[in-house]
Amino acid sequence: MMANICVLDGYTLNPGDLDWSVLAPFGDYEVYDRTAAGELLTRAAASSVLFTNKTPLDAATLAALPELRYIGVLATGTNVVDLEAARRLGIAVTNVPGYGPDAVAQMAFAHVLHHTSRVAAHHQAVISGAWSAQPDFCFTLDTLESLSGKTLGLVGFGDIAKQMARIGQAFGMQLLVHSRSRPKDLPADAEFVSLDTLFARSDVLSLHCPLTAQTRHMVNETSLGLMKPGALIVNTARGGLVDEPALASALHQGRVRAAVDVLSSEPPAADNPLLHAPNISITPHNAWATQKARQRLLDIAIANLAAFVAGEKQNRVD
Ligand SMILES: NC(=O)C1=CN([C@@H]2O[C@H](COP(=O)(O)OP(=O)(O)OC[C@H]3O[C@@H](n4cnc5c(N)ncnc54)[C@H](O)[C@@H]3O)[C@@H](O)[C@H]2O)C=CC1
Ligand SMILES: O=C(O)C(=O)CO
Repeated sequence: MMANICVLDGYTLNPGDLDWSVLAPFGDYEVYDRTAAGELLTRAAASSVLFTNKTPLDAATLAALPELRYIGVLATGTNVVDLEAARRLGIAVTNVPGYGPDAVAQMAFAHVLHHTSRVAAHHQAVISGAWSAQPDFCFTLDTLESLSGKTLGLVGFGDIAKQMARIGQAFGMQLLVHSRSRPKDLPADAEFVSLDTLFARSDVLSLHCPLTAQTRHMVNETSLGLMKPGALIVNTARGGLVDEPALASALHQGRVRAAVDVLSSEPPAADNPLLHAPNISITPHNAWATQKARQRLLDIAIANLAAFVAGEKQNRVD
């Protein structure tokens, strides 16, 4: 099959250290670093194969692209595509699961340690002269916290949550899990609980489920009200899982702490309330972006397309 292939927003996957020519065996291809809404229909008009990472493909856009047969989402999360509309229009959609759960869980724990071990804050104090001015051989800015014995609550129990569980257990944390249904492979010493119980009992609550109509704003005024004082909410999943004004208000009141790699709109508006809240650490949606994980993502995306061309189904989400 000679496909006319268009990559709408290739830059974040491949800022220059991967090779797009792996698309060549499938047909003519064009790779755009990014595509604005107003440019999309012109660029994709003749394409039968589209790749998107975070460029939205809603029902109206899909209906306006009659040549389109296949959408490859260059990510695990598929919330940028209207899957129902794709199904209706007979457009195949694939995602890329499991390309970098180690990278995402590593970043989630980097955030956890940022709050509990305070490396950056102490480094800053030391280079500002605070250690040299001390009477003792050591000092701490405020209480340091052991992860051992704390409770790690996981929402979802897919690839990333499983890696979180392994790391959490290595730190000596107790595990609570809430997912759509009880996972068959729950570790023997993990407890499967309701969402309310997870919010109420977790010291560190980490979100690892997709953004759907059911999960949108699962962190809200009510669920935040269930949390222990000082509990840490970690979100490396999707910004839309969190009611951001409600979380900002809880942060300003000193009720909880937060660590996020994702926001409801990316890049965020300058007045996003979480950008100006205390007790939060924020990274710019780059938990996935180690070189190794990006290479695996591209490899799996190409294997997905090869399967489609061969008439097989691999990682189909439509
Ligand atoms: N920040 C980043 O760089 C990255 C973010 N992500 C996000 O993380 C999410 C999770 O990734 P993976 O673990 O690889 O996905 P996965 O598909 O392996 O696991 C998702 C889990 O969520 C559960 N789930 C689905 N609906 C639920 C609901 N309503 N309530 C509770 N649990 C529910 C599923 O049963 C499954 O256990 C992705 O959907 C994506 O949005 C993924 C990769 C990188
Ligand atoms: O894989 C994902 O879902 C990501 O968010 C990275 O783009």
